[in-house]
Amino acid sequence: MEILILGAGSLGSLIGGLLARAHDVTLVGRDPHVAAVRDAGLRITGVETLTTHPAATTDASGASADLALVTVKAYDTPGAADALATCDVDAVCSLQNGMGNEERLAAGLDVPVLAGTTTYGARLADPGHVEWLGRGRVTVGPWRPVDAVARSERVAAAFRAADIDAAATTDVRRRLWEKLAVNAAINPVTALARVENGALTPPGALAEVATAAGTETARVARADGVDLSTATVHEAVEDVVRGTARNRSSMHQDVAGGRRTEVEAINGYVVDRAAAAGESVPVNRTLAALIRGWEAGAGLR
Ligand SMILES: NC(=O)C1=CN([C@@H]2O[C@H](COP(=O)(O)OP(=O)(O)OC[C@H]3O[C@@H](n4cnc5c(N)ncnc54)[C@H](O)[C@@H]3O)[C@@H](O)[C@H]2O)C=CC1
Ligand SMILES: CC(C)(CO)C(=O)C(=O)O
Repeated sequence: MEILILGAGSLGSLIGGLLARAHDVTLVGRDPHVAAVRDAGLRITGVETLTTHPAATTDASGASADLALVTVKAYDTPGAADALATCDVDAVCSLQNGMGNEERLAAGLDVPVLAGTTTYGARLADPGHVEWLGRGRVTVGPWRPVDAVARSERVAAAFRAADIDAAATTDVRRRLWEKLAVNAAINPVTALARVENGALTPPGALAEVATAAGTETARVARADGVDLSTATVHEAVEDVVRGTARNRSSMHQDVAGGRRTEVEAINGYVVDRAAAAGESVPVNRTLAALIRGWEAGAGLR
């Protein structure tokens, strides 16, 4: 299969580098990382140590592929959609966190759109070198009924052919909302408190704030027509807090690094959907305001 990775940063480089074991992969990213990969290949360390040799470019225009995986930060999805509009791809699949990415891709492209979640962990350590922080799973499904379940099966099979644990699902929206609830609960609380994920282990005030944000998100999901129980969200948050206890969430890493966060696609999305549904989400509203205030103070918005 010919696969384009649109956004070869941390996650895209890891997934693309692993997929290159079984497929024709082209990383689309930025220099100096792209130049380093072109020069010496992509070095993967951590869970496994290997070097693979995907193609790499800073310009996707005119590229053709069976599948494009979108792995840019949520705020860069419009630019990624514009770049993909110049390409000839048979399907697009987002592996991003946050919500709204699939809508933006579907609005800008006339190809089937798949949605994916992943619990793989990655960090771009140096140009040409990505750290594989944690083995996980990829779940993919059709974003709209027209996007065809069979295609999701083919994409999941392509991941498995490269020894990536992957499965197709028909309820990807519920899975996206469940991941959103986990991110809405963990990311802003750990970023603002500057703590590792494990600091949200109950009992404690931080755990209570995270739980409240997750509870609100589950309620908004149900108002959006998604069958997501509060108990399921609480269990998912506790599982992730336990399983990634020593990790810093991506939002914590962004704040610590002085970088823009994905708050608009996470807590901001919950606030927006709540307003549309007439639901009150004071904890998500407060967390979003605090992160936005930090971004504004840092000159990032
Ligand atoms: N890093 C991780 O372990 C995980 C990340 N995610 C999600 O995956 C997404 C990506 O996250 P990361 O890889 O950590 O971010 P990142 O910032 O490391 O990588 C994104 C890359 O895309 C590039 N980019 C942006 N627009 C582009 C364009 N138009 N053309 C080419 N390159 C472009 C950026 O320069 C950057 O290098 C986010 O939504 C994140 O929440 C989800 C699970 C795990
Ligand atoms: C699941 C979690 C919270 C793990 O850190 C994550 O996805 C992130 O950091 O964005």
